[in-house]
This record gives sequence, C-alpha cells and structure tokens, in this order.
Amino acid sequence: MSAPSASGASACIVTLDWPRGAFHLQVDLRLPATGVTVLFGASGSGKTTVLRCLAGLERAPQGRVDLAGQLWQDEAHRHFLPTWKRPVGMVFQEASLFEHLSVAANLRYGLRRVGSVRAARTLEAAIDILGIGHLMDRMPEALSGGERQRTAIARALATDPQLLLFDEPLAALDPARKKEVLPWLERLRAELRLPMVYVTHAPEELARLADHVVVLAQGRVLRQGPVGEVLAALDLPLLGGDEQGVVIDAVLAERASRWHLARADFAGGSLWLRDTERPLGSPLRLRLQARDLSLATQAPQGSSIQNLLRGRIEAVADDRHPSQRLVRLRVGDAPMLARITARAWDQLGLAIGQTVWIQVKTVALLA
Ligand SMILES: Nc1ncnc2c1ncn2[C@@H]1O[C@H](COP(=O)(O)OP(=O)(O)OP(=O)(O)O)[C@@H](O)[C@H]1O
Repeated sequence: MSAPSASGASACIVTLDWPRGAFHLQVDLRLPATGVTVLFGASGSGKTTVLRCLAGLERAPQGRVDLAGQLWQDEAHRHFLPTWKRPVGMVFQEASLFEHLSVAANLRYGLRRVGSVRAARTLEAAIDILGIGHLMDRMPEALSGGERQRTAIARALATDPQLLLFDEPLAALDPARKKEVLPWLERLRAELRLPMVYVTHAPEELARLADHVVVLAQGRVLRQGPVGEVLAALDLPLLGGDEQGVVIDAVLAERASRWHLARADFAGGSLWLRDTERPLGSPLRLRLQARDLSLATQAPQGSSIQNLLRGRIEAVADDRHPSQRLVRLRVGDAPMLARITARAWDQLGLAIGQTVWIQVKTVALLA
C-alpha cells in the first residue's frame, strides 16, 4: 500500500527521521501531484510535526523533501530552504487574520508577498471558489467562524503556493460551522490542481476530503494509499463500527426524473441514489457502509434493492462480534466492504477469489 495514488506521479517525496526525546518521527511519504492527502492519526502521532517540516518551520536532522523535483530539504548535502522561500500556503486551526484590516486588505497582504500576475489570478479564483466575494469590505470581527476560515484559506492561496497545508482547519469550529465550511473545502479539492496536505483526526473530514491517506501512529506510517484502498483495509478500521465502509468517486450520468433517482457511474459500475438535482457530469463522492452490502451467489430475484453489482471476494476477516465477518470485495477497480454473518459465509460456501452478486441497500451522497 505504499505506492503512489492512482492519480499519477508523486508530487512530493518526503523522508524524515527525527528522534525527539521520547518521540521518534520516522516517515517516508509519497504524496500525489493533485488532490488532498489527509494525514490521519491520534493525538501525538506526529501529524503536525510532518506538516511543519513540509512548511520549513521545523528542520528534521535527517530529512529530504522533494516537491516535484524541487529540493526543499536534503540533509545529506546540508541543504534546507527556509520557510519564506518555500511556495507553501498554510491554514491553521485559528484563522489569524489582521483584525484592523478588511477582508480585501487581508487578501491583498497575501498577494503583496509575491506580487505576480499568476498570484492575482489564483486569488481571484480562490475568492470565487470559496464564495467570499460579498465579504470584501467586512472587517474580520464581523465574520462568522466559517467565513473567517474561508478568508484565511483565500489568503493562503494569494501567495500562489505550490503546496497548500491545512492543520486541523475545522477543529476550532462548532459542528454547525464545520458543516458550513466542508462544502467549500470540497470545492477547493474539485477545482484546484494543487497538492494539499490536510491534518485531521476527524473521520468525517477524512471520508469527505481525502484522495490519498497517510495514517500515522507514534511517528510511523501505518498505511498510505488512495482513500478507497485505505478505507477498505481489513486490518485498519479507520471509520469505526457502523461507519465502517468505503468512499467511491463517481460521476452523475443519468437521472430518472419520474422516480427522483440519479445514476452515478464509477470505475466498477453504476449505482442509483436519490436525485439531488445536480447537473449531469457532476463529480460525486459516495459512501457505502459495510452493513448496507449483502452478498448472493445467484442473481437475486424479486428484490426491492435497486443496486446490484458483480464483484470478486478478495479477503475476509473476523469482525468485532464473533457472529460477523467483514468481506473485502473488488468491483471493477473499486474496493468495497460487506459485513455479513459468519453463518451466511459458511452456508453460502463463500471463498476468496469467488465472484458474487452484491446488493447495495443504501448509497449515501457525501459530496
Ligand atoms: N518541541 C518539541 N520537542 C520535543 N517533542 C515534541 C515537540 N513538539 C512536539 N513534540 C512531540 O512530538 C509528538 C508529535 O506531536 P505532533 O504535534 O506532531 O502530533 P499530532 O499528531 O499533530 O497531535 P495533535 O493531533 O494533538 O495535534 C508528541 O509526542 C509531542 O509531544
């Protein structure tokens, strides 16, 4: 699972080795050229330290940071690019805006740091993507927590970064504000062709935003890979309990208006879900929970379940309760998880390598 994501060449290759008292950071990361890499892990696992090393705010004594061929750190040759020379944008938990400046002036401040035409264009796009055009004359004190954070993101983009870093940007917001900001982050993910590294320990943010995931524990990489693969790992349940399942990126391909249903096509087939009236061709992120998938050895007849797929059983593991098994399936290119009873596994004579029918009861639209 340590290969780069399916999205292409690695943009950023990071090797850090830093014994720091009781904590030893030892990571070897391959981050894809575009999309969001989520650094996920418990408190103290080293997420922020990795982010600060990427930004050049910390210097690991043994380290190499290579952003698509630009060497930002190479300790073998005592090379270390200081933070102000690195084209990175950073967004922190608290949006640290200049309180005495309007939103527009805050953004211009970011722009002044680089002053290029391209940066101005990037900022213009960011204002549009983040929906803050109507806030330009406001002072920061008149912004909601969510609006502040969107302004802080636009300001980070005004420096025309080649890498955008987020350190738990939603952690300081209450649940309602988090819900308000997440769709804007999803727009950034969809519309910016820029590598982004996003630190969180919130499963919801991982499921909605990650293209690529790095799971850290005690300074080490437990797993890294495309989000679908990491979520389908049987030995590393990131979305615990009933939430366990996968996310799938799909495209809205057809609508059945009479039934208020929409068809989403993904790398392994199609799924029908409730129509939300988005334009055809829209990208969709779907969540399939393991408990909503059931397996059959023959095509089910007379079932009310609308979504039927064909897939191969790749692996099986004991689940939390001895009555249950967790089955990993491959549907086209897409990995999926099904939670079934151990009795069903035995009675159906299921085996690894077997092709089965998969009924999907609920498809949730995440984004
Ligand atoms: N200046 C320092 N000197 C020594 N150890 C440090 C220093 N700063 C952080 N650490 C240790 O490094 C480890 C990783 O910290 P880090 O902040 O990177 O974790 P994290 O995964 O981001 O945690 P959180 O989610 O709580 O922010 C912790 O054990 C922390 O105590």
